[in-house]
Amino acid sequence: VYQRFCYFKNRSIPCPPLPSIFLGHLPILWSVKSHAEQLRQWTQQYGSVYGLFEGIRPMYVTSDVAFIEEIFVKQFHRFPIRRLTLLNRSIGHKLSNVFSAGLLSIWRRQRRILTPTFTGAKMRRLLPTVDTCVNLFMDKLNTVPSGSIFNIYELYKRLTMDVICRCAFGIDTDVQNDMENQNIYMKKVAEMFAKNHELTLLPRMYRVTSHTVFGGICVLLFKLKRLITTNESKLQANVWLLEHMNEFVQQRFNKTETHKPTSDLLQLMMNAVHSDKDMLTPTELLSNVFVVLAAGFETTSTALAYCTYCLALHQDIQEKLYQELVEHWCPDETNTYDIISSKLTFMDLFVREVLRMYPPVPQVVHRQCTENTHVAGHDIRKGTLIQIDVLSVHYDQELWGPEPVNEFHPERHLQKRHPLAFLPFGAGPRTCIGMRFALMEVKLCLAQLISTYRILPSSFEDYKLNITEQLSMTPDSVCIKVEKRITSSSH
Ligand code: HEM
Repeated sequence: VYQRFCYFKNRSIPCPPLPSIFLGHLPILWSVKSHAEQLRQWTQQYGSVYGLFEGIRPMYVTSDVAFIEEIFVKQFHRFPIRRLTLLNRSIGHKLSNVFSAGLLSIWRRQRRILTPTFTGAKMRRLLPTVDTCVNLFMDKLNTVPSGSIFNIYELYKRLTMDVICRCAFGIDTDVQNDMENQNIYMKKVAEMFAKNHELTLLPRMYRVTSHTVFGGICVLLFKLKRLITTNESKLQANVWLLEHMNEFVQQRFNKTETHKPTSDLLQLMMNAVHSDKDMLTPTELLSNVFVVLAAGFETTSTALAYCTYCLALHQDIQEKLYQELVEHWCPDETNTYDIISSKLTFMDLFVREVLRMYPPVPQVVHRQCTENTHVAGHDIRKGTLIQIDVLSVHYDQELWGPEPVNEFHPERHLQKRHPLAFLPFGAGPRTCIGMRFALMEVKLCLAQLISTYRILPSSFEDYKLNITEQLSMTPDSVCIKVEKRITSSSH
């Protein structure tokens, strides 16, 4: 154990003082309000490459773009996986999905099969469905009395849930009208994000001991607990969802034999399953359906929430976006996808700047080493974790200057930057597969919102967000006022 704790010392890499011999630095990371902010603070103290311990397992934390490029791109084959959680290890490789796949061969096959589902052409086909949901969202907004303060983040959560349910599974959950959260899927997904199950006792024990025999014991205990939990409502939300998705996928398989196939992500995935000679097994398909639901919900609603906060805070930028929409936006046209992806250039800069300042899921950007190697002069052992300190990269003055990095300045994205300087969707071959989909949804919603309303802050003094981090970095609320714009067509 002592030798283990000398890992960074032997390599002359700085390391914050250890609070616990058994848990390593985890007690600090588990107790802080924001994991990402803590890493950033340590970076300011210890530099762009430093070490932490998860239990006795060494974890590099880096914000050095050359180091990141080496791991995420150039030596990807030696760092192809993320850390396996207790749930993922317990359900095993058979149920792994493109997000959790812990074997390079499984991930590569799944990613190859799923990639065609997310091309520009497929997004174009899904756009009308997203549009239907955005129109419902606009109807909801229309019922808010002019000038009253309300939390728009709540409406965004319903919108993104609606979008993901319709686009992924073709089901209308009526979730945008369900203000009491009666919808069971909404309830379970909200529960999944409200409580980070990875922070409950057994997953914590597993994280500390994952690469020792005790890790295996945690897996056994988890399976045992699952077996003796007969009460459905007591099931962890993610386990519940996974089991219920199964029924849903099964129904669709049966339906496809008798009905004309629908155009949604599930169908696109099912087509991919049928057409590929390597195939996704039905359980893998199920697991990927689940991951699309989980990955597409909170990330996108949070991105929209941060965008709205920035709109309220920067009235001049909002006006510029509005002028761009006056020039290019015509929501009734059939080429909406082309307008969104190529005409709304300032909107693109705006969204990028929001995601630079507020990356929704920085913790996810990490890799595990699967083969001893050298990276930028450091020798890295198999099993070691590499966590990217995304906030330090995004707020690095050298990478993002000359304008001060704490200022909101969309035009900074006009300048060519280091390819690894912008990481809200991760980097390299294992970058976010749903990026195109998320950006389409965010931009479509913002275009409708800004062209109809002026967004105002709840108060012009001290208008700040309270951000905390469980699985993602989320604001408690985004309180705004809206004022209908007077346009020639509204007279
Ligand atoms: C603004 C919204 C979103 C953000 C900020 C975001 C961010 C991320 C990040 C940081 C990663 C890890 C990448 C890496 O490790 O290099 C990731 C992976 C992933 N995301 Fe997203 N995401 C968003 C929306 C979506 C949506 C809408 C979907 C699905 C429809 C999705 C599906 C996935 C999947 C499947 C992976 C795993 C990819 C792999 O391991 O091959 N994401 N996302």
